[in-house]
Amino acid sequence: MASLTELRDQLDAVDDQIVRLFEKRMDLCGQVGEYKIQNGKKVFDRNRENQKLQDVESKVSTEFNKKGVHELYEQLMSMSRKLQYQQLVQAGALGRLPFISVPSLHAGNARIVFPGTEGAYSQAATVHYFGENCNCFYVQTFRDAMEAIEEGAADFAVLPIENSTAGSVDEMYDLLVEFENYIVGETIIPIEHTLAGLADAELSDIRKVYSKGVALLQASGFLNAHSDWQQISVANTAIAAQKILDDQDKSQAAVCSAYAAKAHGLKVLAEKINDDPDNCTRFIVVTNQKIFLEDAGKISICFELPHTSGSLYHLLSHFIYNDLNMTRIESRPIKGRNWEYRFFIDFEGNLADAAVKNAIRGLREESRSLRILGNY
Ligand SMILES: C=C(O[C@@H]1C=C(C(=O)O)C=C[C@H]1O)C(=O)O
Repeated sequence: MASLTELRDQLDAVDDQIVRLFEKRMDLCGQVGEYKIQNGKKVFDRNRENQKLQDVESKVSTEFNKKGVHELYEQLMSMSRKLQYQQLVQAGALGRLPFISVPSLHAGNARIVFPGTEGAYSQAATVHYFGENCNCFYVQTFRDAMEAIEEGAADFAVLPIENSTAGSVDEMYDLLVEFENYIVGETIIPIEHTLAGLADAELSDIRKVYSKGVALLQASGFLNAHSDWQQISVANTAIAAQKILDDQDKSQAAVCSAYAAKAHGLKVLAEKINDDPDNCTRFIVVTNQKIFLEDAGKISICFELPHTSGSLYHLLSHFIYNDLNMTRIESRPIKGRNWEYRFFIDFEGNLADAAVKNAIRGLREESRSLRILGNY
């Protein structure tokens, strides 16, 4: 039997040939890329790739090697596509960017909408982002706020997208797909809940607690210690505070901010009742124009994937190849198509960067229904 050194020498000789052939293959793919640019042909040719996979599989003997050569060729062809997307970007053959870059949001006279009512955390986020004197108003639901933007009743909406304890706000992801609105900013604010009741109520009077579902969850440690309290979910923490004031029933309390309690003349029965003292929520600023700030550094996109093994893995490779740092991935079921998902990805970059254009070009061709949700 040959020694390890001898075997490795033979491997080195085979690898030399593979590497040389790899370079030759990439060079040919580059020439195909030039041809495609000249003739306006798409980079990704799914039929040709499927034929190629069948062909190479038919040329090896064992099942193990069939799988291996399949995977190898998937990678090789994905690399050659990336080379061609790069060529397209370099040749300026990408078409016009559908987003316009702006130096500022011109928010001075803007009308800003937030969901909830006076004292909602969304209002705190609005003031945090646009300043104390901004011209803002509220509507009841997230959908109402998205509609106000789409119809032009407001210029910007401030909406919660993610909480550090409760995770994603699923409804917002679905609304971002449904509406033609775009994210242009984000802001994070601390979320500190209190238990608030009528001015003459005591903790011992409380029987029913109202709040938004996630706020009840965030204060579950405190609330569950009072197992006789009924927990009731309403649209918003500030709406819960409003209800306590309206009902004038001293056995009722709301989980809401100290600001909302004050705004509705309620008494704080317990402070800082959230389980996590660092509880905070990320809010997005949404508008109906396809704009992005010149210095924007984060991009949100979503796309659907064919229901085949490895499809997400292949799409994510566009981030790796273009040296783009992915910061978040989320998936939501696609309505009416059981067990199929839409993926939401946040990554660092600006729509004007070549690497970003490159990645988006590849993602657009290889996924379904790619949408750029915003650069902010
Ligand atoms: C090289 C080409 O571009 C792409 C890459 C392929 C490959 O690497 O073999 C095949 C089809 C295309 O998706 C081509 O069209 O031939």
